[in-house]
Amino acid sequence: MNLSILIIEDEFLEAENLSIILKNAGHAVLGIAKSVDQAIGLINKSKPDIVLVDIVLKGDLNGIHLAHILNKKNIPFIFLSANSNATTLEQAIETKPYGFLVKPFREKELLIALNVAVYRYQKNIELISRQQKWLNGLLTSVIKMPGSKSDKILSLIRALTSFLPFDFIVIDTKLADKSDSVVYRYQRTGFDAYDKLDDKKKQSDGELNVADMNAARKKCNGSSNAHFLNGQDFIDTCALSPLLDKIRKTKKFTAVLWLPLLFRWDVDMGITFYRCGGERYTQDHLDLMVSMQDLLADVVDSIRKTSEDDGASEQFQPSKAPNQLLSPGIEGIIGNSPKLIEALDKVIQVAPFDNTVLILGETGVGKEGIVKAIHHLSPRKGRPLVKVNCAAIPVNLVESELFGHERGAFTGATERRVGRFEQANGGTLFLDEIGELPIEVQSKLLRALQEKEIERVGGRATIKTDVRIIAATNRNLLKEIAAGRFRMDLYYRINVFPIYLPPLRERREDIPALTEYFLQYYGRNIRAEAMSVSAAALNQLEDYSWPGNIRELQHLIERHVLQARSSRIEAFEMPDQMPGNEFIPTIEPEVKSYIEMDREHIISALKKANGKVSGRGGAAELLKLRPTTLTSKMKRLGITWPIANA
Ligand SMILES: Nc1ncnc2c1ncn2[C@@H]1O[C@H](COP(=O)(O)OP(=O)(O)OP(=O)(O)O)[C@@H](O)[C@H]1O
Repeated sequence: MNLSILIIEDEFLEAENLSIILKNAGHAVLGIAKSVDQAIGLINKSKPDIVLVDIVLKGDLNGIHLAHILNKKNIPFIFLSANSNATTLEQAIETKPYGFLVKPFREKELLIALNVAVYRYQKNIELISRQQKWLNGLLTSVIKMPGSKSDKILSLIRALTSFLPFDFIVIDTKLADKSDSVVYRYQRTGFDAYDKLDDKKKQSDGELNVADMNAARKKCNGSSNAHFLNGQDFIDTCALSPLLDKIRKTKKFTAVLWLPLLFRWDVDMGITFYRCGGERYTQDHLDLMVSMQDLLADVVDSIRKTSEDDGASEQFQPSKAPNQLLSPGIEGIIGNSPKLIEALDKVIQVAPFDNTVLILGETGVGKEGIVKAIHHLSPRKGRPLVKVNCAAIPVNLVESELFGHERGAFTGATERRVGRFEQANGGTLFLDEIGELPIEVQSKLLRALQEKEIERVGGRATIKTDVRIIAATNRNLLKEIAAGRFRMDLYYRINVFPIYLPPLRERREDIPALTEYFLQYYGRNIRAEAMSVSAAALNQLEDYSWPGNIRELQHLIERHVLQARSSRIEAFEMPDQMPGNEFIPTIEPEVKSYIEMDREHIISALKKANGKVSGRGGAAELLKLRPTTLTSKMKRLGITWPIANA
């Protein structure tokens, strides 16, 4: 694919070098800008397919400022950086770059990063457009649905929840200070549970009442344009008004997204979304909501016109067993912690579409349950869900397991065998423990994902496949890449939509509900009686670190139900606390691993050059770097002689 690329780099030689590499690879270089101002000028002349941005630039504005502008213009970018300052890197990651290269990088790495960034960008655009269509359908059905005001509001809130994270939502059916202005406020209290805040009641969490909330909201939403504020920006804006500041602190709000709605010029309406921690609002969230502005205005107007339902419940709460989730397909996933809810929201967002999903998390956190939920909530639910445990298949058989083999393909292949890809045709293929897949098979898997076709081992014919891939791993794949055990291009192909499931020790709020669930389950199945636990026993469970996560909790309860002398467990026999099998999620701190990779790359060049930095055959020559650049880089990365010679 030939791309039009813009380079933002203030080091002349580095920029020229990049330009030559890109042109040699068949890409068009639209220009080289040394500053953010120059970059904006060039972007306004012609829109590039992708921008390579150095983070540190001469002048007041740096690459991170430019990244925010590129996000608004919907132009993908890759950061190039030699700067390992933690704060800068954190800010850079928050702009959601499509790639990150730490200088010096190899030509091949640059070209792969470009390829992957464009692929991810296209997939993102596809997902957003599918989500728009889907949301459009949901909102249209809210307008058409019969029922009360509360039913309509619940349906609207449910539809929005799947696409935009929020902990608190305010729907204004009239913004102007008119007497019949009606405002609906709901606090999200669970995956599918919302509490309505009553206009007449004082709030239980302080002296804040609805009038306070209204006054503050008007200040916060001052602008008539849709916008969002996260983190420090949100704190700074709230600090301008003592009331706003108090509300932010009392309600623990961390971000806001405001969407004004205009309807036939005479009614001003709006929706405000608030977050209390968790994921931040992004330009993608705002773009999606803005694209729905007109339709949302129709929905809110239809709510305004629907008659009030007297005595309607103030809570939208699933009526099943406590903490049992209502959504079909998600049943059986127990818990109400914000971190689990965030993961489940992602499931709902991605399930209906064919996107590849990567599920990350320690062993026993419930990754397989998430895979099943995605499959059952997708249009492929009537088709097979085929699981391959990449860690459990002997290395020499993985290829034939995945792609099948022809008769006589190898010793022992006495029959033709259909592989998992073909078995999953029309359905979902779950590649569990993908981090364990032998590197030789990874390139074949990559091809199968890219071309959507496979070849059986020993066969010549290519076979078209139609499978949705969901992969899971409890390994840190970036570490695997750094160690040369996992292909970077495959990682980016599967890491299009990551879902991170946090370990149980980070969502201890879920322990009572999980305990109750397993007690009921094993009580019924093993002893045919209802089981319970004492408060002290529950405390034991809440205090433990759970290195084996939910699986470990499940097994512990099963064992105690089996051994219990009565229907009440007074105390658990707990395992000794062991250091956890710490899993570093591979979604956010990618940069650190790039730095690690970079470090290893330099060390391996130094080893190859027998520790020689400059001159013929030296590491600088191998890395195509100036010796002075290499030495300063080594200093920054903390590479010293003994390590280099190790
Ligand atoms: N939220 C939950 N509610 C109820 N049961 C759960 C939940 N999460 C996990 N479990 C149970 O815990 C056990 C382990 O879950 P699962 O096999 O999905 O974990 P995993 O992350 O895929 O582990 P591994 O990486 O070892 O394959 C299963 O029996 C599953 O039913």
